[in-house]
Amino acid sequence: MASGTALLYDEEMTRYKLLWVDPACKIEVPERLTVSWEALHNAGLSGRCIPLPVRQATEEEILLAHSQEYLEAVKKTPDMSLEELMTFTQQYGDVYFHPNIYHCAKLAVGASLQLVDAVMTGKVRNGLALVRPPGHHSQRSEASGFCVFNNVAIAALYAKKHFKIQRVLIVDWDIHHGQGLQYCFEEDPQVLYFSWHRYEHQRFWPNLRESDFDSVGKGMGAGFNINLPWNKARLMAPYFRGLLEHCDQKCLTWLLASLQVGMDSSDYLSVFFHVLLPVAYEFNPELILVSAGFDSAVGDPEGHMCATPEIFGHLTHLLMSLAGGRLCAVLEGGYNLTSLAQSVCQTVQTLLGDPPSRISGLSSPCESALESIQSVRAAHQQYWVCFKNADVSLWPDPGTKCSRLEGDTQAEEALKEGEMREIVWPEPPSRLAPPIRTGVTLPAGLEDDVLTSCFRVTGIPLTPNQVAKELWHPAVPELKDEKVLQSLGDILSLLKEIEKKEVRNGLAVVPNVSLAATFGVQHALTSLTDRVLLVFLGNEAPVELQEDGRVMLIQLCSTEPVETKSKFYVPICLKKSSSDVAGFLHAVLSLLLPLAYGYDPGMILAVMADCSLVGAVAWAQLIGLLQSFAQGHTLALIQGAEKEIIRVTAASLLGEPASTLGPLGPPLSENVKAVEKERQRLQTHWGLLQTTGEDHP
Ligand SMILES: COCC(O)(O)CCCCCNCCCN
Ligand SMILES: [Zn+2]
Repeated sequence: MASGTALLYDEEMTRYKLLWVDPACKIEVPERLTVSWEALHNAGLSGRCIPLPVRQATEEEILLAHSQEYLEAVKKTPDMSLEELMTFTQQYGDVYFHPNIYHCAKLAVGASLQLVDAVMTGKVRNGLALVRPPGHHSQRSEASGFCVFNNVAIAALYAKKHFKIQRVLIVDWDIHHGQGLQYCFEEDPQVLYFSWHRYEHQRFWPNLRESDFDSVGKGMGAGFNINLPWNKARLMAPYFRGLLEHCDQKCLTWLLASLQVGMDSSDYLSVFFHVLLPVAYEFNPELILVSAGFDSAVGDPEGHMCATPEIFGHLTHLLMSLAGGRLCAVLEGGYNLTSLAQSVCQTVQTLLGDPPSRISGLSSPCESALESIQSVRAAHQQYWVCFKNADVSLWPDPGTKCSRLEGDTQAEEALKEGEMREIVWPEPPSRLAPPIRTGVTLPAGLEDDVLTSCFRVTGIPLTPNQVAKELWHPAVPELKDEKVLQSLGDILSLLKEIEKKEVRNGLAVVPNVSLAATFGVQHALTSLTDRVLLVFLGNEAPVELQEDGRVMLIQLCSTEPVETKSKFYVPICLKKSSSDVAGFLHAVLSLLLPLAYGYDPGMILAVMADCSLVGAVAWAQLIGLLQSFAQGHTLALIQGAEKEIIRVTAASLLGEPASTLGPLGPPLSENVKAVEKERQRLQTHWGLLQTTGEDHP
């Protein structure tokens, strides 16, 4: 299994810049790369990566995505005078040329291809290419939006050609629509292009009608192009023109807050849960390319978004469960040098396997994000079975021009200037990983290569009275059983190792998993955290829940659903769950993840009581995804010594990407209905469950 994170950077790519005055291009500066590189160095992250040499792309490689005439034209730019460069630039939009930009553009493509080679040959697991000029706007015969060659488009075509892969997922989280990628792959069913972008009903650059959600791809490529437009229209400045002249800094701040076009982490995560991840799992990609633009982070002069840099640690983590972890991230935009550097570090730290930081204060997606989510799911319902039963009574049909009042640019500029002065955000919390990743307590005889890389923990001897005291109720007869008592001692010592920050996560094989779960929850609440998420696969409810919110129980079972009003008890009853992998995944993506992010637990207990409920691979996927939470503090409890389950659980806790679920059939509709029913019940309490706007027809 490949391991290691590649980092590609060459300071040669800092040696071009804007040589004349052009307000549209002044933000694309060489310092974007130097601050990112320095931040990775200062955080000790570049030293943990595998440095790969950058190379120049060959003409043949560039011609994979660009025309000969365009290449010939760009080849002439190194010998051009300043005037000739300015004239040459005029034919394109929002881009500039420089005598050295052709050289750098070849290095940017070459770096991306080096990364694809290293990942596809298993030299590394994943990686990031820190490049400029960026790529996702450039087209077959046209430079655009600071881009000369389309790095990620060429990388996808190269991967298909040289590694014979047939399913590449491109995730473009840059705040601008990568129209160059859309045009390149809109008829290609082998490349699924997903982009979210500021759109504001076509008022935002590049102002294209085809950037809207109804561009789903063409011909054979129908369904393989997913546009998620952000339309939170800026309240029009004219209303505030009068105010602007008289308001002081304080009121300007208030005013700006009310003008937020900015999406936040709740919006981003909702799109992952309810749009991108369901399709991505169904598509079952062999490789993930990320057009990693960080102008979608807070503070960016282009994006004006509110999501703080740690969100990229989560977005990256959520993608790492796909394609066997084969993920190549290539830098696109990002113009606030502080948030860019922080976002790059968050991304690399997750690629290296460090636990994502806890994200508190998540709420529900904003109304306009919900509209976009619903519109995209409706537009793609016919192409993806994961949306089959989605509630998608289509909202305003695409292209309706909302009552757009022309922005008053002078006032908007004033606001923008003011806005940029105001934005500050907290440093991302540190993500220290304990020295040992996975502790295990196993019955003897369960030797296995994976388990040897775990740290064996010896249990703490416990008397029945000690346990009864901990469980706050009289000793139950089971405690007479020596094995049960010993397993509780095992759990106690694992939790203590986690509490001492010696160990990140743990695995225990136990004879009585319900008692073990109860004991684990109680101990975690007394010494580790005030919120425990218990994910329980099995039919008997393990713990009686107090409604105080200190435990959230998500129980996957196969028997009839129990009626409950509790917002902390979520019974998910799936029929034939071991064969209905798609149904299980639907439950995980549209219920479990939104709940867990909303709940923000300090500890996760993942309990496999009944190995027949889901297969080993689905369970491993779940264990991988659960490590998004609680700084990776997961305690997995397994009943019975199902060797395969134990091995895949340990591998996943060790950070091995779970193997892919393979092509998914349609989920059992009765399972989708059961999940939808729970989602509807809970979505007012837990906003990340929402997929549609309120009270629309
Ligand atoms: C792959 O390039 C990365 C990018 O998407 O960030 C490029 C954005 C070009 C934005 C052009 N309009 C600038 C208007 C000035 N306010
Ligand atoms: Zn951008």
